[in-house]
Amino acid sequence: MIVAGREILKHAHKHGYAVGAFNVNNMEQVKAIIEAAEETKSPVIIQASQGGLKYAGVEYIAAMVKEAAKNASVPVALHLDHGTDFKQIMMCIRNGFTSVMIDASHYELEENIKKTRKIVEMAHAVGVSVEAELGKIGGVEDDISVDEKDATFTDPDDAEKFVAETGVDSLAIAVGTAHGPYKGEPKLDFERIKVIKEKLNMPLVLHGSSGVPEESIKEAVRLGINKINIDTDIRMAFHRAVKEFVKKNPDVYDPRKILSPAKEEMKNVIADKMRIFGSAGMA
Ligand SMILES: O=C(COP(=O)(O)O)N(O)CCCOP(=O)(O)O
Ligand SMILES: [Zn+2]
Repeated sequence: MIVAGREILKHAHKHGYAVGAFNVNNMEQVKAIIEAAEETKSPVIIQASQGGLKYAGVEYIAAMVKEAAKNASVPVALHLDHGTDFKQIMMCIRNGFTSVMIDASHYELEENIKKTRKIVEMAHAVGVSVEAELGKIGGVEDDISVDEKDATFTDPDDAEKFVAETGVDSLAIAVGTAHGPYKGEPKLDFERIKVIKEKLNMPLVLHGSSGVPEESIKEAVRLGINKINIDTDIRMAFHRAVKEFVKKNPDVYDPRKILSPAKEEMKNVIADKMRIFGSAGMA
């Protein structure tokens, strides 16, 4: 069943585990996520970035995810990832998204607070949860690009002020991860996660989590991360499976035959993440 994002994240915060937030752009990704969640009995957040909505259309993404959630035996939230455009955020809420991110992290603190507070007031009025970001998460993906040197870690005191003045339901923090594939091994600032969690005592979000070593993910969850964003690892699973299938079956042109193994490969990757995050069995 489809639920508000805060319902899923409050449970994760209370019980000390993390929920995977997986990006979708097409039907196969939606199916892979729901099947993995059912298989591992895990709550799950299905999310689309503005780039994903541009590609598929907000109505298509909402319809696919709501249909999948309607028949699922686990709680599912539908989330806008990295919302920066007011109209886009409103269109998502109008289409039944149960959670939205307002990413105003490129602005100075006061401007970020102002923009975030406006979305919180409107989203909360209709029961939709809000995630915001403080500090700059590095890396490059379609719609996001923050040069590594501009990536700035979240300041715990700023975070306390930010949450008190905005009322957000969850906060994405910059602690050493970056979007997209890593060149070297990412080093997370665990002490910073610990201090922010102690100060805020609320659900915290880790972006740029693909490619982070399992032990680092588990330590981040132990210290208080409750939502973990994964996109690149699913893209790579899709790419691996399609490449292998087409190599072995160069003359097969039926999308059903080409995409089925890709859906399976994505499902297996996602189910493994759910076990590592500790959400397996929590639904
Ligand atoms: O944190 C993540 C994913 O991180 P990852 O790259 O480590 O999977 N995200 O918010 C996904 C961002 C996807 O944006 P776009 O569709 O514009 O490329
Ligand atoms: Zn992100």
